[in-house]
Amino acid sequence: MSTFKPSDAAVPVIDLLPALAGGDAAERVAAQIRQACEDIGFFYIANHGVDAGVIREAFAKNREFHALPLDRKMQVKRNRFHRGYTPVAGYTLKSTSRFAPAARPNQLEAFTVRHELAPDDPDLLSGNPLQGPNVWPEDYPEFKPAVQAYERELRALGMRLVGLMSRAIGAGPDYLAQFFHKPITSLRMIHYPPQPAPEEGSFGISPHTDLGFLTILAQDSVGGLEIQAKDGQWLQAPYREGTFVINIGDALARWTNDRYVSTAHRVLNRSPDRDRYSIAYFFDPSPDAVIECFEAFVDGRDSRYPPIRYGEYIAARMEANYAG
Ligand SMILES: O=C(O)CCC(=O)C(=O)O
Ligand SMILES: [Fe+2]
Repeated sequence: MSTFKPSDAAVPVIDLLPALAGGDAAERVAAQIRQACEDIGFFYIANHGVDAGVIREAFAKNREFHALPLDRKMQVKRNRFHRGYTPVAGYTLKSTSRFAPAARPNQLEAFTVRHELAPDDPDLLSGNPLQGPNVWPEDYPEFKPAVQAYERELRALGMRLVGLMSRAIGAGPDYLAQFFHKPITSLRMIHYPPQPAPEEGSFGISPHTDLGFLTILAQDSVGGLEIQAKDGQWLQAPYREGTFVINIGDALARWTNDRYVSTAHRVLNRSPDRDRYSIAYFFDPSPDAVIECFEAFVDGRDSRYPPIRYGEYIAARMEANYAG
């Protein structure tokens, strides 16, 4: 049963339930996704099929993990493969496609888990900085299974969205799957302490665009996510029960020759006393996927971007964003 009415808000709510039937019903859902990707680059999904208990449990673990003493969290501090714990103010965004380096470090702490590869996987041995082992808190054994259960569900949802995105670009349901047989993923369990009186230029996360294909975000009811409309205005993307927020990243914008927009966003937890928790899942193509503007989006115009392998693209973008 769909519990969501069509929304006339700037960020639409798209009900995925009809897509399960496939065929024309799925095409109609894909058309809504296409519209949202062209207009604002953000949408909510409802009836997404992810078990509510798994989401609740992941949020409980997010809260518990960040409540551990700092020295315990620092035992799993981020390794050179961008996995593990980053403390509050642990990094400042350096460069994104659109913004000058941020004035102040992000007022968030996060624990990151990425896709795992078999020890003999050639991609693991390739030296790509995103391929490597995860780290887990050893003295907090309940954490790992809850995070992994959430990740499994989100990975399945990511693949469903790849099918719908494939229809949205007019290529039929299966076309994009070939680029996702070994998706590069990143799951970030984020905690934003309250900033009721932020210093000028201080954010939970500074304005940025995401780098990859799709981001699937679960947020709590504290709020504070803002997105930048095409006219430059910042709009709230409030919590909506039972939904995820989806946004497209720079790689999908590039793939569509910038027809789909990779929209800037930021977070500021203005609450006087409530901590904000969110879980962001970045679902991106395989390292060997060649990102070359889709025919249909070149459409007689010049393609703005040369083809690039996703693994190389993302490593270079990560380097530029987080260097220093
Ligand atoms: O926590 C949020 O609401 C957004 C996080 C985000 O934009 C990111 O991690 O890229
Ligand atoms: Fe983001």
